[in-house]
Amino acid sequence: MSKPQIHPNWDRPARVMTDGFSIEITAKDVDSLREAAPGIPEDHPVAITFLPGEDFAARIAATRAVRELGFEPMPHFSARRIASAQEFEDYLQAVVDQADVKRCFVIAGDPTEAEGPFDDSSALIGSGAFERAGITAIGIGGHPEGHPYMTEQQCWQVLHDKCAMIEARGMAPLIVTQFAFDADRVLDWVLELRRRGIHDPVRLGVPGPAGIKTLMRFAARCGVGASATVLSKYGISIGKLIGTAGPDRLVDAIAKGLTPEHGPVRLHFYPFGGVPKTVAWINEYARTH
Ligand SMILES: NC(=O)C1=CN([C@@H]2O[C@H](COP(=O)(O)OP(=O)(O)OC[C@H]3O[C@@H](n4cnc5c(N)ncnc54)[C@H](O)[C@@H]3O)[C@@H](O)[C@H]2O)C=CC1
Ligand SMILES: Nc1nc(=O)c2c([nH]1)NC[C@@H]1CN(c3ccc(C(=O)N[C@@H](CCC(=O)O)C(=O)O)cc3)CN21
Repeated sequence: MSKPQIHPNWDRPARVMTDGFSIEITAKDVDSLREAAPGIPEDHPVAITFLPGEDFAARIAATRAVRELGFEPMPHFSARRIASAQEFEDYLQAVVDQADVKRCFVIAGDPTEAEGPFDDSSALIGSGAFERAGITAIGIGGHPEGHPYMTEQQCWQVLHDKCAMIEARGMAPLIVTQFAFDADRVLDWVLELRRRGIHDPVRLGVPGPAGIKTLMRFAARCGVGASATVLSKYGISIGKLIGTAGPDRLVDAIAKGLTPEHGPVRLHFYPFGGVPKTVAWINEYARTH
């Protein structure tokens, strides 16, 4: 059985590190996605987050907009934030029916207790709902900086089990990592992943250009390392926390550090400073590299 396609360009080596990128939007970002759309090549994956305070109608509308603009929608499903099996399957069916969704991304989510019957990502995958709905690829989270509630060994085991489970259900696994500021940390993690026999495609999470205060706020909220040493590698000086910072050095370091041993790798952008700014940055990077 041939593996379902993850991305039209995935088999072709990237000419520049940003080639074949994906990006994510929140349900509130439809207008800014529309504004940025001319700068995003067709078919590129656009993920739609599953945040508290959004409603399903807004998430569905955003997913529909991604498809209508010519991109590949990838809605997120946050296991711990889903109230019931009915709610899960209704949302899944709606995005399949209305936006021809083929790929989904599953993540536990930050609540310390599940709001419904799904305690973790595996519970969503194991329900069988995705393949029944015709989904061909499932994204899962990778955590190069570890997890607050799991040992390193457990992290690898969980990742391995989720990939195996997705594949056993006839779908293609894709790993999307938490954003990070430290290229070495992330590249070492990918090598370890390969050493452990996981050869599925990986998208490395990269923050888009944003105000430094905004970046720090998201780092704190998401448990992402932002020590003075790491920030200085990224190009942020601890003595000067005003202004904005882009991922130029991070992406350069990833591009420079990647080897054939890292296997298939692309970037995934978290546009904390807005979708148009991130897309402009990506196009400028591609133009100058
Ligand atoms: N704040 C931080 O430092 C970080 C937090 N996380 C959180 O961990 C979650 C991991 O998601 P997946 O990779 O999809 O894991 P997963 O859904 O495959 O779950 C793996 C294991 O971790 C447990 N777990 C997951 N989220 C938890 C939470 N919020 N509190 C207590 N235990 C939890 C699950 O019950 C399960 O045993 C993310 O949704 C994120 O909320 C992950 C990395 C860093
Ligand atoms: N552990 C963890 N939890 C998350 O929720 C999470 C991650 N990691 N990693 C990155 C993604 C991206 N996420 C987000 C979350 C919020 C907005 C956002 O735009 N929120 C507000 C603005 C809040 C602010 O600026 O502080 C909004 O208007 O919705 C965007 C991406 C959440 N994500």
